[in-house]
Amino acid sequence: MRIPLIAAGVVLAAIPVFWGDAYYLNMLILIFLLATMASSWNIMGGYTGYISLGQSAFLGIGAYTTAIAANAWSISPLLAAPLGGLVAGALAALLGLVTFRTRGNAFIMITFAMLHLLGIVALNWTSVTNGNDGMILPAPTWERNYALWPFYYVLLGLLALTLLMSKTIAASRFGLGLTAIREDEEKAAGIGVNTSAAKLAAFVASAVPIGIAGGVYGYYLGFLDSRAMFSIVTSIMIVLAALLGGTGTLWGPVLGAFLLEPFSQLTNQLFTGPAAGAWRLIVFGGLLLAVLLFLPQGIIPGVRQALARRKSAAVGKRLAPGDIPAWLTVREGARLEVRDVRKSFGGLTVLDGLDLTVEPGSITGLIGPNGSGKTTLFNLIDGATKPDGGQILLDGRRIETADRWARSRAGLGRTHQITRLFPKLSVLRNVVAGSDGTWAAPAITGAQAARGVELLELVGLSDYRDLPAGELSYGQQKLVELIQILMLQPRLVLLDEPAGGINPTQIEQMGALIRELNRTGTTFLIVEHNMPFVLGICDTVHVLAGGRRIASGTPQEVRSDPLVLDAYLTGASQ
Ligand SMILES: Nc1ncnc2c1ncn2[C@@H]1O[C@H](COP(=O)(O)OP(=O)(O)OP(=O)(O)O)[C@@H](O)[C@H]1O
Repeated sequence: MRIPLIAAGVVLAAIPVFWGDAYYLNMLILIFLLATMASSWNIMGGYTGYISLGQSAFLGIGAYTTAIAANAWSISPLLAAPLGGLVAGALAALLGLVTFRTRGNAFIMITFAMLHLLGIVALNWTSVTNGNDGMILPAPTWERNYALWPFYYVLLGLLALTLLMSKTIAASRFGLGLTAIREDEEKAAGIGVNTSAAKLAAFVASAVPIGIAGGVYGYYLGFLDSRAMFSIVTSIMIVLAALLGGTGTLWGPVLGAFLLEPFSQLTNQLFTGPAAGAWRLIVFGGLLLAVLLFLPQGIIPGVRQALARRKSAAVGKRLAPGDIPAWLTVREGARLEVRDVRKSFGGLTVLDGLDLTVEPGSITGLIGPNGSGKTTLFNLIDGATKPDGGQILLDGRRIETADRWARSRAGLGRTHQITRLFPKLSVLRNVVAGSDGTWAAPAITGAQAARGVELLELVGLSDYRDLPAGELSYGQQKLVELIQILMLQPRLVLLDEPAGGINPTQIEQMGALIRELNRTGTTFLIVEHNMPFVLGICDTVHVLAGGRRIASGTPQEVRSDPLVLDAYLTGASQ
């Protein structure tokens, strides 16, 4: 990849010198601009899965900031452009704080509204922006013959830096966290990814290069018109370029920009007069729909998929739990206390003043008839849902209002009744997605990844490390979800039906793994309907019914408790 890249760089750098046709230089300048914007958008829209329809607002903000600063301080707009990037980044941070409570369509609408709102502000804040009359930037001071060169090289350099940033993010644990958010945000938080901070950083990273580009673009135009600078068509083109080439890939947005910009120039020539803007909106809006419907993956992922030889489905491999790695040894398992916890859904009371304790170093079972609130309790403990009342304490510290990722970082791990992996990410990426380490650390190389591979070897799945997790068998996915949370070295693991839906050999393997991990210190709380499994593995069992704990004791005690037999076991055997 390196040689073609250097060759492309040399060719692009040589174009103004050897082939200075102004029409094509202008075209390339606009392609670099669109590619920079689409690559920046891709960090938020592609990696993180948050589609912003207002990204061109950062272009406008960058352009106006640059123009105001250049005029006020009589400096070159090229020097002022980084300030445009800073202001765009600050605005993104502010907006992120407000908008990240929303997702999907609501996020799209809010970013669209932001664009519209900023356009109105730019138009009406005449004392600063000159409103309808627009703003004039200082004229370039260099030789007319080379008028386009600085814009060409600055935007080419900015594109190269944006791609470098995008590549660095994709290869880092930060980028891995972003793709985990895209696949399943709740789950990402559940394995310790600080989703709020990651999304905020991604939004800022996706705004700064566009802000700088806005400053350069404003200088290139020489004149700022608020309607053009805060245009929805530009936002649509940004999204379209990324989608066309392939979102979430490094080169997709660049390819999209190279295809789309010439087409955009063509429409500029075709549509003139007062209705030109409306026609362009119709054409690009229609194109966006067409790409979403007929080429949702984009060109690069589509070609990659066609070229990839389909690997045969992973077949089951015998789990061989050997020695648990020394780094997983827990000095002291965690203690969990649930005090007077209450939870209702509408009129349905699911937990009605529940008290229970999970002793450190124990394997504690939680059983009860269907619908007795076991999964709801797990959701309250790991922070997926908030209780209506009561307290949850981990090692004596109240956690019932803590952020989900913070609970995970405090030593709490949880698997789900229906396995929740990031199906499109590789098995190894799934395993290391929540591991400890700085954002800058590499995603799938380095110490954490080595630990991930070690755990995959432990459960006999290292051959499948590069396969999308969604292609594993259900039992294998359950094992991957368990080792995924082990990466955080949890001191308390909540397992929701670990033996559900998997074959007897895998149940045996799962049991062996739980016992081994418990022997090295980890506390377990297990919800399970498979009675021989749960009664065979647990030292203490709590029984829920009617929103309360009706019994607790050793498996033998619980098995012969008339209340339990009445509420659960007899019911289950009918
Ligand atoms: N988000 C929700 N909204 C409304 N009702 C809910 C919600 N989550 C759970 N419930 C209801 O709460 C009750 C308890 O559900 P929960 O899944 O906690 O039970 P469970 O003991 O885990 O059941 P199972 O053994 O079948 O998995 C059920 O009646 C369920 O329909």
